Amino acid sequence: MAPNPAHTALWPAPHASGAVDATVHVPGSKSVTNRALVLAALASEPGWLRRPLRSRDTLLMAQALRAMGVGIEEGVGPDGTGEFWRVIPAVLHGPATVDVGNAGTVMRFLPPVATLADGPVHFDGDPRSHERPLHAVIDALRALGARIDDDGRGRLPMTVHGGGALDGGTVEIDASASSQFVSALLLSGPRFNQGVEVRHVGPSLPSLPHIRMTVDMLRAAGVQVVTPESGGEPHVWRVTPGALLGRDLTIEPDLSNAQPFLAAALVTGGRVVIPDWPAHTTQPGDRLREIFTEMGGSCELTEQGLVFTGSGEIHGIDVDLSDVGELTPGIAAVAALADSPSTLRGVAHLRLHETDRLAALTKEINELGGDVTETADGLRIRPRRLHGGIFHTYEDHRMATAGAVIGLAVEGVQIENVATTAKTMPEFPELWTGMLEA
Ligand SMILES: O=C(O)C1=C[C@@H](OP(=O)(O)O)[C@@H](O)[C@H](O)C1
Ligand SMILES: C=C(OP(=O)(O)O)C(=O)O
Repeated sequence: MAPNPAHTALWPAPHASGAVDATVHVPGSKSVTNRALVLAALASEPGWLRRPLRSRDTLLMAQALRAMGVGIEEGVGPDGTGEFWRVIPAVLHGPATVDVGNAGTVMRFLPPVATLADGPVHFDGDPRSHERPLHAVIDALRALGARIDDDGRGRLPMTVHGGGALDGGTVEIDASASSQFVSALLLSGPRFNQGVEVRHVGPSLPSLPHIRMTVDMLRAAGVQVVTPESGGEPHVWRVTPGALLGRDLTIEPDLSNAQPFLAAALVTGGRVVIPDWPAHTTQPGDRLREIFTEMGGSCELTEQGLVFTGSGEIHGIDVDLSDVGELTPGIAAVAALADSPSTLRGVAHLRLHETDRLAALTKEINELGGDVTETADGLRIRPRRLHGGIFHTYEDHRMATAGAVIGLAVEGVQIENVATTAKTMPEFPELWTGMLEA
């Protein structure tokens, strides 16, 4: 097959001629938008998502829910309230086909929803989706009463033969490969006849803030959830069966997608303001305030938003990123430009993300002259003088934004397939050049 020309196109990453000074309006959170869509689709009354993220991952989620019968109307609200989606729940049905693309949230969150549909729901996606683990969700759903045909490896493609309802109950899973396995079962749990109790039995559990996000959003929809933090047993989450309320929810900006812009302030010794940064959030990107401060910046939450200022110095860091793994590519990019070495730990599961991110970051930074080594659970980065060259992105949006950060400081970096940022931030190239021209 001929390569897709968009995938081999090269984008000259802009080099910063001085300190950036810009306000960047970051689009809505992928993780919040896709949870909100699922919860609204399962609710007993219509709901609203305001300022939803419109990107490949969220449009695939909306398209899949529509295929199972859910109504999703799009519109623009009055003055300044931005776009909205009105979600009208329906009795879910097959036959339906779900294209998951390479969206972990779609491939993990929707099979439990499909068990509630009446009829077969077929799941498939990008070649990489065939490699990303799904076995824990498939095995759990089978244990809870579902009928699923897969290829025997516990991966896509597969068909969920929805029976219109699922027994539910207690299930043990190993979620060490992805927190999304837990979130997936909890999100549909209130609609299972007996609810669900998920008992994680694996050696580690990444991305805990994302599980808290799931729990918070379930509670906001009126669902009772017992968690390890709220009097439950360690590593056990219990969701009581019951109706979900329709909500009117304004989606927060995606703080993980704010990362490259904050990094730009750090790398150029400039200043970037991100409006609407939430004062309280479960988004892992909020940890950037602390991590990028340790790496040399400073920040303040003001009425204008988060004001992040670089000092002109960039320091290395030794940090456990297991809670916030999706921040790793952007932190690695900054670390490669720092004045001292860094060790990024706790992120072995990144080998199962959009691409093997540990291998990809090591190879691409080293090809620009860097000195990165993979460890069992992360990266060791010793800064060196970098030079220009092609930064390959492996259809990973966060590789593309990480390459752009390096390009600010290193002349002649070309990003392959910058369009891959459409997974979560289609407007990235325009926002990036806009930031530099401000
Ligand atoms: O639930 C979510 O919205 C996510 C959970 C995390 O997945 P893993 O636990 O697989 O890292 C994160 O990396 C991903 O970007 C989004
Ligand atoms: C890991 C990520 O995505 P996904 O939701 O596809 O797992 C990510 O966005 O960094």
